[in-house]
Amino acid sequence: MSDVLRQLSEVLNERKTSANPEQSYVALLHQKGLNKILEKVGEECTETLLAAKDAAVSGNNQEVIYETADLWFHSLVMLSHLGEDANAVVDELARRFDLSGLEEKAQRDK
Ligand SMILES: N=c1c2ncn([C@@H]3O[C@H](COP(=O)(O)OP(=O)(O)OP(=O)(O)O)[C@@H](O)[C@H]3O)c2ncn1[C@@H]1O[C@H](COP(=O)(O)O)[C@@H](O)[C@H]1O
Repeated sequence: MSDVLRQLSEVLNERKTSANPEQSYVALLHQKGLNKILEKVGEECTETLLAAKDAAVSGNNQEVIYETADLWFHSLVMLSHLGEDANAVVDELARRFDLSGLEEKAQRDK
């Protein structure tokens, strides 16, 4: 896992277990609960899609990178709320190495 994801996962875990919601955005999200976190994930997903459409027209990817970071961040908060972290997702992606997406789909459709 990248150092950034590892460090962020550690911070998110610390914020979930011991931070003050008045001083931490992540702790506040956990306090508000899963529905609020999922609302943010959905919101950031939509903002990412719209930024991608804009980037395709303007040729400027800065906004879509910014929105994707928001989406990844809120997805990691969601995983943390459920007791998982980025490591589980990285492990799943690693498991898929050398497995063609088309082959995997064909196996699924059998
Ligand atoms: N990477 C992030 C990160 N990315 C985005 N955000 C926050 O996510 C929110 C995004 O919400 P929106 O774009 O919808 O903006 P908004 O209008 O403020 O939100 P709403 O009022 O609409 O709910 C903003 O408040 C951003 O600051 C983040 N907040 C925290 N982190 C990381 O998490 C760590 C812990 O943060 P705290 O818990 O706040 O200390 C930080 O040190 C960072 O490393």
